[in-house]
This record gives sequence, structure tokens and C-alpha cells, in this order.
Amino acid sequence: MILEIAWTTFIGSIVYGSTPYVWKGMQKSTQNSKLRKAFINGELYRKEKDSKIKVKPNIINTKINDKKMTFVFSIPKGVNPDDFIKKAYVFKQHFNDYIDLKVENKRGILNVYPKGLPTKFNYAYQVLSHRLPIMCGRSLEGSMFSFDLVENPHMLVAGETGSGKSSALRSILTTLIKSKNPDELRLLLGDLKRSEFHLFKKIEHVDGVYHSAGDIGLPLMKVKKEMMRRGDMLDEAEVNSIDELPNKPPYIIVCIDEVALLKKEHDIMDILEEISSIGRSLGVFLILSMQRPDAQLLDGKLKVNLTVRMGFKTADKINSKIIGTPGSEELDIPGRMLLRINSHLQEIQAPLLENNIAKKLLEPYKKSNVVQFQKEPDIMELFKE
Ligand SMILES: Nc1ncnc2c1ncn2[C@@H]1O[C@H](COP(=O)(O)OP(=O)(O)OP(=O)(O)O)[C@@H](O)[C@H]1O
Repeated sequence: MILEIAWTTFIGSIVYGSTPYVWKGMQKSTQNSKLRKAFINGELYRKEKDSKIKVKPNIINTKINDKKMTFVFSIPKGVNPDDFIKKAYVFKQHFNDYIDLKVENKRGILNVYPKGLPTKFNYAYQVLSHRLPIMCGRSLEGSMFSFDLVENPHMLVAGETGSGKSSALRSILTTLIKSKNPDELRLLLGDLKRSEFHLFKKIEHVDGVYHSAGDIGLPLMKVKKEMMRRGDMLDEAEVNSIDELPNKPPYIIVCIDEVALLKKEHDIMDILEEISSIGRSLGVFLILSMQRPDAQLLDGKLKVNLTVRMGFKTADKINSKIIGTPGSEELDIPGRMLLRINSHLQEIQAPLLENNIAKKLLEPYKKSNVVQFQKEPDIMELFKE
């Protein structure tokens, strides 16, 4: 089991300079002794019975550069790794607030960063080399963090109203549209609140923006049929993934805002669950968003298969636990999230992308504005009514 957590409690604007950061006391020995003091003050050691001997964590490796300090330490047998997470405050007290901590059974990794995250910055498109690039935002390391949805399939975006989900979804979809040709990526968008995806309606990558269970049922059935067709293609070609096919069909992303409104639609939920369990090799992926995480909806296979969770501010601890991003109840900056990819949890500030700016960025991809589009892949035929 790996437990990881990242905290930043700093609130306020930060101007990033170009001068490299110089830690107070760059010497490893100075920093290592701080860490040892933190272990002692936090009582993070094992006491031998009937003796005064304390078996303390061993610092195995220390790396210091201007972006971060990284300490790798052993966890003594008998000490609960959870205690390091619970007592993370001692590391903050000895270093600063901008830390993240990964804890396995025998080993811990503490990262200390020189500065916190910016409270606000505007979206700017960046070319990313991933097969399906998901651009998340700025990380504590100071750089933009992105990942490949093909490698980390299916994502849940959750958070209270006003926490920044819509802006994040807008920048994620805009990046995908700008990065991929329509014959490489098809998008099916569910907008059950009728408030989010209208700006994507006429974009050439988008096969439809659907507003109700009645609307989205049929296209999802077609996705299911397409998955069967792709499964047959893989069998025939004796390969494991569409990426290995000579005529690779486009990736399909089903992105549904406020998916909780579909939870009583069992046929639809079954298809979403099926995509979550077999979609990856077939090139079909989910991005699901919801305001209040619904334990019932996220109970079971679907939740396990959503390997990425973006936890924006939640109402309470219970909600952040359901999402799998403990601590997101404490976030209080719009666009701030705890991003969990498998068992790695880190704090990220998403870029702000307002509707009117997104509209401008998407203008060249509107069906009426596209001068030439040569290849009509099968999947496009499939979604035509
Ligand atoms: N990344 C961000 N950086 C700075 N401010 C942001 C960011 N994202 C959102 N905001 C601010 O918060 C407001 C609400 O954001 P947004 O509409 O994305 O929230 P939401 O979680 O989708 O809410 P709802 O569920 O009600 O749609 C925005 O109008 C904007 O002012």
C-alpha cells in the first residue's frame, strides 16, 4: 500500500521569479538534521520495550536542488506508516508548508518545495506529446502537470459548485481538441445541466452534446457496438490494443457533466461501467464529473476503474473520502484541486479558462470554419443519425 499526500496551506498571490531559489542551509547535513528533529518531535520512531533505545527512521538519500528537496527514509519495523501522514504537520513545522509525502510500508519520501502554488493563472495552450493529453495545471514543482489518459484511463472530476470544475473541464477538452485531429479523437459530451458544453457543439471532433438520459442512451449503445467491433478487430489482428492496429481507429472520450443525474438509468450506467472496465485497450475513455460525489454511484467497479480523480473543494471529509482525495474539503481557492493518479496525491492549481476565451480558441475547429477535412473515419459514420 502506498499513501501519498500533498499539502499547501499558503493562500495569497505568488509571483514566480526566474532567479533560482536558494534554500537556507543548502548543506545536506543541515537539512538531514532538521528531518531527524522532525522524527523525534513527532515521535516517529519505535521505542524498545524496557529500554530507552529509540529505533528511528534512517535517512537513505537526500537530494537538494533549486526546485525541491527530496528525502528518502526508512520506516522502522513496527511503526505505522499512517503515523507519518497523520503527523505531516511536524515536517511543515520544521521545513515549510509546501510539502508532499509518499509513504510505503518500509519507506517514505518527503518532498519540500520552496514556494506554494499561484492562486490564479490563465490558460495557455501547450503542445503535449501524450497520446491523449490531459492538462491539469501547475504543480508544486512550478511546472505544468499533465498526464496521458491512455496510460491512466478514466477520470472523475468532483467538487462543489464554484470550485472550478467547469473551467477545468473546459481547458481539458480545449487542449484535447487542439492537440488531436478529428480522425484521431471523437468526443461524446453529456451536458445534463444544460450549462457546460454548448461551446463544443459545432466542433468537428464532437459527435454530439446530449442533454438527457433519453438523448445519450442511443449514442452510448453505439459506443458499446463500436467496442465490440474493436474487440473483434483486436482478435483478428492478434494484438492487445488499438494502438497496435495498422489502421488505428480514433480514440473516443465520453465526457459527462453531472453524471449523478444518470444514476437511475441502469442501462446507461452498465455501459459506463463496461467502458471503465474494458475501454482502455479499445481506445474508449471516460471523463465523469459531479458536484456531490455519490457513494452509491461510485460504489464498486466504476470507482475502482476511474484511475484518476480530480478533487476540487468538497463540502466535508466524507465527500472527499468518497472521491478518494482526502483533504480536498480544506481547499478554498477556485481551481485548486487534489489530483490523485492511482496512489499518488498532489495539489494542483488549474488554469482559468473563461467561456468567451475558450470560444475564441475553438473557433478554428468549428465545422463551418474547417476548410478541408479529408478522412471520414468509420466512427463518424456510426454516430450519424
Ligand atoms: N482555475 C481557476 N482559477 C481561478 N479562478 C477560477 C478557476 N476556476 C474557476 N474560477 C473562478 O470560480 C468561478 C466558478 O468556477 P466554475 O464555474 O468552473 O465552477 P464549478 O465548480 O464548475 O461550478 P458549478 O458546479 O456551479 O458549475 C469562475 O467564474 C471563476 O471566477
